[in-house]
Amino acid sequence: MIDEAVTDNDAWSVWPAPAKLNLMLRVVGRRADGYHELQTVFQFVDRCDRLGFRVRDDGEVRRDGALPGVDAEADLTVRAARALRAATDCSLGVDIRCEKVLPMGGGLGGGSSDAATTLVALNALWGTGLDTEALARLALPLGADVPVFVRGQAAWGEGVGERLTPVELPEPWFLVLVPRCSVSTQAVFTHPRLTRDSKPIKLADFTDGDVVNDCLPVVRDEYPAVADALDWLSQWGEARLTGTGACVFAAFAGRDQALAAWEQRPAGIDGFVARGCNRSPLLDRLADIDTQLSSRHGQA
Ligand SMILES: C[C@](O)(CO)[C@H](O)COP(=O)(O)OP(=O)(O)OC[C@H]1O[C@@H](n2ccc(N)nc2=O)[C@H](O)[C@@H]1O
Ligand SMILES: Nc1ncnc2c1ncn2[C@@H]1O[C@H](COP(=O)(O)OP(=O)(O)OP(=O)(O)O)[C@@H](O)[C@H]1O
Repeated sequence: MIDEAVTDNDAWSVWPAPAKLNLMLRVVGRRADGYHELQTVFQFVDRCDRLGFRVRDDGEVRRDGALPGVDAEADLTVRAARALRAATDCSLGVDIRCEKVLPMGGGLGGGSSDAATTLVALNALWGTGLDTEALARLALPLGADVPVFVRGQAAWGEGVGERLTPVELPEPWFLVLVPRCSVSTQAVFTHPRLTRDSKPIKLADFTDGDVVNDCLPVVRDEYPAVADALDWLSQWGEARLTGTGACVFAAFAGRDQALAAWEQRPAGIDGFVARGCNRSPLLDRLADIDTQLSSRHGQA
């Protein structure tokens, strides 16, 4: 968490970086480079990190404030800004603030979303003019989950998550529990007992109710806090793991029902209630900025 709150003003432009949920996840193969071929369904929720950007004239890319456990040079926002600068020969720089709301290592894709928001926001603020395809190409080397956040549409994902087909899904309310443990994505994908040869399914199988997450058995065995959260949540409906965890979630017909369940939580568990969104809040912010920029150009 940074010291100063991120607020929109003349100098700082503030953008959302939403979480994602994997509504199902099958591991259907392993590539020669060790990465795993997946089938997954991504949907966003309206719970977001908040990023602030202040354009600099001197070409420097700087993180403003600290992010515990993440050096500035390793920060995905800084790496994303540098990747965009290099790809476009842009001479501008930026100060970046991140107000962290999403837990790190929780399977909500917060770091990936921060990277995607940085690419999309700076492409607008720097005026580098890349289209979505070009931004998604820049996104993938930053992380397997970054392209879906750049595209900003709920999607059926294949490959390592880069082959994306937009989908329209119901948008329920979710209760998301955040067990107090961090799960390493790499540790799950290298676990000897991980199922790596699931039979591929079709989107229709998912909509008919096939919502298996192949990482679940391994994560349940290795992380008792995740198992406890799943067991408690199961009383309200189908309790699922997002990505490789640690977060788990269940869908509710309305906000009130999700909040009622949340109020009965056992002591010592974190979590939140959020709405599922097929369109990322990032795209709404981009539309606002595009309107502002075109009205400024219209006035000039
Ligand atoms: C599990 C998911 O969250 C599902 O959306 C993603 O596939 C993970 O995406 P991510 O966190 O952006 O993952 P990356 O940062 O690219 O990879 C972290 C590590 O997980 C392993 N990894 C990741 C994705 C994948 N399809 N196969 C893998 O084997 C690799 O060892 C990699 O070193
Ligand atoms: N801006 C950032 N925010 C969060 N994590 C970052 C950031 N930059 C780098 N990282 C690193 O990325 C790791 C993964 O963070 P992230 O929040 O995306 O995990 P996750 O929710 O488990 O994601 P996934 O579902 O993609 O596995 C963190 O543990 C951290 O070391």
